[in-house]
Amino acid sequence: MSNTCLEFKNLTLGYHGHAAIHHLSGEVQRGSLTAVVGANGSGKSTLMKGIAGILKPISGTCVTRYQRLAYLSQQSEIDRTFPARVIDLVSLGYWQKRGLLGRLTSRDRAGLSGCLGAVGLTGFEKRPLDSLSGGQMQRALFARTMLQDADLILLDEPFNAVDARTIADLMKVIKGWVSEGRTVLCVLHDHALVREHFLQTLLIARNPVAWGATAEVMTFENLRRARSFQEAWDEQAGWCDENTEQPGQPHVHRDHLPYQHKVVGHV
Ligand SMILES: Nc1ncnc2c1ncn2[C@@H]1O[C@H](COP(=O)(O)OP(=O)(O)OP(=O)(O)O)[C@@H](O)[C@H]1O
Repeated sequence: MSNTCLEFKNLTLGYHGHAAIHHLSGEVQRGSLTAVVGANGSGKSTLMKGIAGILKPISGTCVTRYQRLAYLSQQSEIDRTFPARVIDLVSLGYWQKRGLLGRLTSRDRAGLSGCLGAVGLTGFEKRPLDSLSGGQMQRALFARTMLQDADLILLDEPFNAVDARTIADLMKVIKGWVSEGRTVLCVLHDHALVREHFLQTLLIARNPVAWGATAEVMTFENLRRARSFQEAWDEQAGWCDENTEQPGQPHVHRDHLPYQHKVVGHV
């Protein structure tokens, strides 16, 4: 069986004819832990949505080889005013297994309690979601993700507005997933956290700037390049039209060259 979980082939994703991720090629290995880093608007969430299949490619492909996917979007995209309790949110993790109206077995309930315990939310089962702090809500979302038992896990800025203790606890959960052989991609802004915990990093500024071992990617020069790509981007510029190109000939932009990522290490 191939050890590749995700394969991008000259992938372009975007909205209304504008590319938000451009010319991404490379592979993500099973059981790897990758940080996705870039400035605001550099295309990180767009990439997560493309991998999750929410956004279809404008061109190129994203080949996915996983059984089950768990996608934790940014908290800002989650409606917390919905009248639900922690237990209702977390048990949605069984959705793929039981369906929306399926009854939970006693084993499911034990699994649910175990996951709440693992994220430090024992006793929070009946708390309404709108009464939770940001960190508690994130813990509940991690418990739901745990129940999904996914082999590919996408986390979009899971540590926004979350304190150091919660980050440390949730990092342990992430590392546990990786030690179980699951593949994790995590969008992050905190470079220190990336350097400390993530062996692999993809640095993007709409087009990929660097991808590989974190120590080689998060260099001063690459971060400077990422900033200048981002600053040079013209929001009004149309995205390149693949149809005008010669087959097999990569096109050239004024601000970037197609980037080919080849080597991705293992965790
Ligand atoms: N639904 C949408 N319709 C149109 N443009 C969008 C849409 N979603 C995102 N964009 C644009 O795509 C670009 C990339 O956005 P994206 O959310 O992927 O960036 P990001 O790197 O995740 O940013 P942040 O760090 O701020 O979350 C931005 O210019 C954004 O305005």
